[in-house]
Amino acid sequence: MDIQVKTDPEEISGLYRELNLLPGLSRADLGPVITSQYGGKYCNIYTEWTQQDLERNESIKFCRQYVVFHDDKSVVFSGPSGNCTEIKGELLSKDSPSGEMKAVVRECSVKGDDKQFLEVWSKNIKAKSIDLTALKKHGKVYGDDQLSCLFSCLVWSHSETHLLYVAERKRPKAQSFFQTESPESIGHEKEMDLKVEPKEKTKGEQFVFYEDWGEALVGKSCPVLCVLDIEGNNVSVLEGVPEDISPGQAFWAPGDTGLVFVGWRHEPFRLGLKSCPNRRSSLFYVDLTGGECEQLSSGGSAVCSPRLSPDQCRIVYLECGVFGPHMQCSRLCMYDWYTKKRSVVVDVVERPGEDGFTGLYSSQLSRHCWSADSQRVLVACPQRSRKDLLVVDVTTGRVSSLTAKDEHMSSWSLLDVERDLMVVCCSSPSRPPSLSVGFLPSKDTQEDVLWVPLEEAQSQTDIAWRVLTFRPPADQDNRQYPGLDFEGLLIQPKEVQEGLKLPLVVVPHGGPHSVAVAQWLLSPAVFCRMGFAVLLVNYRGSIGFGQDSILSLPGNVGSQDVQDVHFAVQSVLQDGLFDQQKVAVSGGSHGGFLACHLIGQYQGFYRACVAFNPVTNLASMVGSTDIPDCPECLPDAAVWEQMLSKSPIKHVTKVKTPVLLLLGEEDRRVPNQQGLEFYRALKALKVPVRLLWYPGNNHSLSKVDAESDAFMGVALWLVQHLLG
Ligand SMILES: CC(=O)N[C@@H](C)C(=O)N[C@@H](C)C(=O)O
Repeated sequence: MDIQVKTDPEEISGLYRELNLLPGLSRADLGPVITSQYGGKYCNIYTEWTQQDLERNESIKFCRQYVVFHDDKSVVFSGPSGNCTEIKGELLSKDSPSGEMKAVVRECSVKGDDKQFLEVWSKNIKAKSIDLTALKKHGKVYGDDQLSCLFSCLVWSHSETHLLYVAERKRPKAQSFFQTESPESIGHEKEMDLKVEPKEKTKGEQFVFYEDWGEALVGKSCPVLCVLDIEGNNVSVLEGVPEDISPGQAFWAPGDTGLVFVGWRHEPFRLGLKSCPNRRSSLFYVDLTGGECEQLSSGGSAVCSPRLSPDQCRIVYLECGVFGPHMQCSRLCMYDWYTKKRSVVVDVVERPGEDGFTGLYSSQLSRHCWSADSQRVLVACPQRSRKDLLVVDVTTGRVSSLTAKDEHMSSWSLLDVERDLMVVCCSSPSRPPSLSVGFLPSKDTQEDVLWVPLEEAQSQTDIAWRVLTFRPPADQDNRQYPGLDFEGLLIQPKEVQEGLKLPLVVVPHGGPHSVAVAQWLLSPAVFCRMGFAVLLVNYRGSIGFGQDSILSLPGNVGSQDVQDVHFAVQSVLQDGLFDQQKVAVSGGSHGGFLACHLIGQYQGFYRACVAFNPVTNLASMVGSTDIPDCPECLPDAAVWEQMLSKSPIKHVTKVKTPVLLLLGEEDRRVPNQQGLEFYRALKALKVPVRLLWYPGNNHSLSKVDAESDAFMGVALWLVQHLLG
């Protein structure tokens, strides 16, 4: 019997449009507690959401406020306190700790010139608007994009008199040896108050190459810490940070005596930071009076997300190994501000034990993560194929879950916590993101959190999903790391006509040290509504399953991960619910590497293949990616031979499956030459291949027109080759 998959492009784009309307939550900030004249307590929650406006071809940001009445232990009443407002031009914004003021870094165009302003709002007045561009103290301010966890910040001092942010270092004006300066231009510069001293103009430096921090951080090369003295209207660029360090994630030390920050080392050269929290970095303190800089954490590791406790006595931060897998199991470490002692609160979990805790896998703690008593820390992170909200007792190191009993088996993120009131976002493959609040139970109780939703979750009742566990067959067990299992998420239409066998789209994730958690995922949801089943595979090497699983993969890419994905597919097909003749594979980056491998190693099994910015030849990629992680990166024929032998291009002559390639013109992570190399090989072999090329897009192919076009391109490719 033929299946009733939706094949009409208009109907498919209609489904995409419908589900694409569901916004994502990007931020929630709890305001201070206010006591009303009748003694009732309440606080405001400021939230920011993102949504794609397909008509305007723009990703938009809007805010909505909520109010929560409570008695310090439970929520009495909560709800929205107004409608949504679109936010435009705000690069960063932050309320002061007392809630009295708000700081905004705004980008706008003045008489055709792009400018950045630092604004301070007080009550209903814009009290300051400082033209940072005109001041010329530094380059562009680092913004709060998806990579905010890396460098950027906008932080009020405890005294609320100063603001801290990160910007690109001002570069000296470069000049050619052959450029003669006319007296008029010198006069003009003076007039424009450019304040460029002759000695600042360096000759012969015009075309010097500046390393940057790679994919999605293009042009971000030398960040500097900047401080605005609000009263004095004075911006200063902080001295004292070592020259060979890029500072970020900064905050004010207790008593505002100095700044604490993460510093990433430049030597021997900068490597891409996005998705790579394993870059050598340490925690530093720079004293604001003497300018002295002190290293607080060990020198041989990678750290991130330092967070000061409410009693201002301790800092927790995440730490992991340098080099090796890009994402690993982290340690939760603590630095005591007064004794200057460092300790490990939660160590790396090699193999999960009886309690089910699989370790911490996070490159970003929530901005606030401490309990009010400064005794516990909240961490949201993958635990196998779910993102769980964990609470860690910093004295005992004991870890427990606040969300393990969730009947929907959703994935949870912590957006803010203040005086034990938590704001969380939860979602699952059948529930789009929704916002809830709840109080963290006190330390010695076993009580469960009572979560109160702030918005009704719009469940997609026609989508069913489950987590499957796979145990590799004996001949595919890893000798060094034996007995590891892995998982998959199977998402499918809830109602299936009797006797109907669904087509199956297999999706291995990228990374490879990443994970597909049971959260809201737009494309699988639309595919499901179209009538496809989708299998997301967390092969061995995925994060969330223990450090051993991660370590089992390096050296075995192209075999262990490929076999795991294929084994998962065969196991799922055994149930007889899916059509064996209608199986497709789709993946991006390392997921694209796996897709291209699978069609070569299992000739003809997969009837359609989709690869977004795939890695196709490790040997040719090593010289062009922003993450050439091999220690010295010097030519070595034996290493290149190994890389080639583990690459999909090695198997390309066996490929019969039609391939759709989607490439970003500006991808620094997996340069598009990788996809082009595969494309040309397939063309030469006369295998059907189509290439979609997205100018202005990097590795994530996330510009609105690219993402929507890519979705339609993939959907129609699957329809053509699975159902045609
Ligand atoms: C570390 C990293 O970025 N690796 C790429 C090859 C990759 O697979 N990226 C994943 C995370 C992606 O989905 O982009």
